[in-house]
Amino acid sequence: MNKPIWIKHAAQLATLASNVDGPRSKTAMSDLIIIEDGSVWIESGVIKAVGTTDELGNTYRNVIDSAEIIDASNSLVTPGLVDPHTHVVYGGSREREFEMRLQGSTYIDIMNKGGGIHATTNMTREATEQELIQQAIARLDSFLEHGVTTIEGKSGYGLNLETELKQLKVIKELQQMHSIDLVATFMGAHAVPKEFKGREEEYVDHIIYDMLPAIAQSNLAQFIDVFCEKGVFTFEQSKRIIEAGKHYGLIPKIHADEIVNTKGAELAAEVGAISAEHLLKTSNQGIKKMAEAGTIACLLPATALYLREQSAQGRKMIDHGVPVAISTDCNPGSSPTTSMPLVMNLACINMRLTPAEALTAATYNAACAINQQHKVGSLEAGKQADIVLWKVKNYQELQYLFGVNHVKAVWKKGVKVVDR
Ligand SMILES: N=CN[C@@H](CCC(=O)O)C(=O)O
Ligand SMILES: [Zn+2]
Repeated sequence: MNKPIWIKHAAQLATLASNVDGPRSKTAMSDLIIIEDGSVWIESGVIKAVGTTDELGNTYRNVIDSAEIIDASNSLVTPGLVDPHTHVVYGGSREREFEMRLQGSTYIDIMNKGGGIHATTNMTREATEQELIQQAIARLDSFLEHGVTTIEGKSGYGLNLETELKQLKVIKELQQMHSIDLVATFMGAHAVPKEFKGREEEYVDHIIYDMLPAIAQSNLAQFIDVFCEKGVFTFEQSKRIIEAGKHYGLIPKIHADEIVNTKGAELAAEVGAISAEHLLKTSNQGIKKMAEAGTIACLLPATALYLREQSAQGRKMIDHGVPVAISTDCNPGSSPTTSMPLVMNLACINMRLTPAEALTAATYNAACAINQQHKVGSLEAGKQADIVLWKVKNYQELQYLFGVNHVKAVWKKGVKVVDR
């Protein structure tokens, strides 16, 4: 059996401990439940106790000699970060489109001309499972280096049953091969594939009647997501797909109001989605509906930055009672980053979240957005020992010294997986 681990003398141990089951909203997002001179006792990959160094020193005094001791003096300790929205499994890359957008093309122009999601779909269809795994592992390694220990991953670059299943199978294999935990989302409704051009309703039927039963039977996905957007899937089409997904036991998420307001936030609230994503163009009414329904706003400030768009109204959403989570949106087109620390910085700078709110949005609320809050997202007895030791002395400094990777060490299920 592995030795117990005692992390002690943390300048700040941000526990994010919660006595509520669901996501945090309003002022609860600011309360990190910090322990100064904090410490954590870990056994067999699980957190056994959290408290001050004195308290745990006393509790475990008879077995301290058997433990590996980590001195976290002058450092911040937090839960492992959680990224609740990624498109991490894909073939190829699209750096030429980055250049094109800087020269004036828009994201939707490029997509309508066969680039964007369609280009990645071609490259993902052509790639073997092994190639997809190799490319995704490099991204997962980078996530881990940036303090991320759990992520969501979507299909959606197959747009036919065979390749959608291939992507989901790769996600399952990555879960077995890599220290990062992954949860999977079926997103066959990411775009209408070129072979269905002009026959959009037929593709919607194909998703509902052919793909969904097979996806459900494969047991490879927990969530369903739809790109509800002008020129992609309409409000009505998105609703049909989501309702069908719910029928098969998948939990809905919606890419909503990213480029144009199509009442995606209202739809997310109406269908009981666990989260709505992007929300750059969401109206006050959409915010109100999400607050009433308790829909988590999964905001992606790196995507807004990369597309040179105004960020979502994170500040307003929190003030109006919407629980907010944040994510990289890691994908080859609109946000090819794996840096959740950068996303936290941008959440502060461009959406006016406070440093504490940004940390809640990247840990506990992010875990809620993928229904993993019972296992991860906070430092509490009984949870997985997914822990980050940062080279900063408090949570404000983590957001203040921006654009830098402050990770010093990461433990996943009690095993040190990063040491910098
Ligand atoms: N907006 C839709 N889907 C992705 C982008 C996918 C791509 O461009 O390949 C997103 O969430 O940003
Ligand atoms: Zn996305």
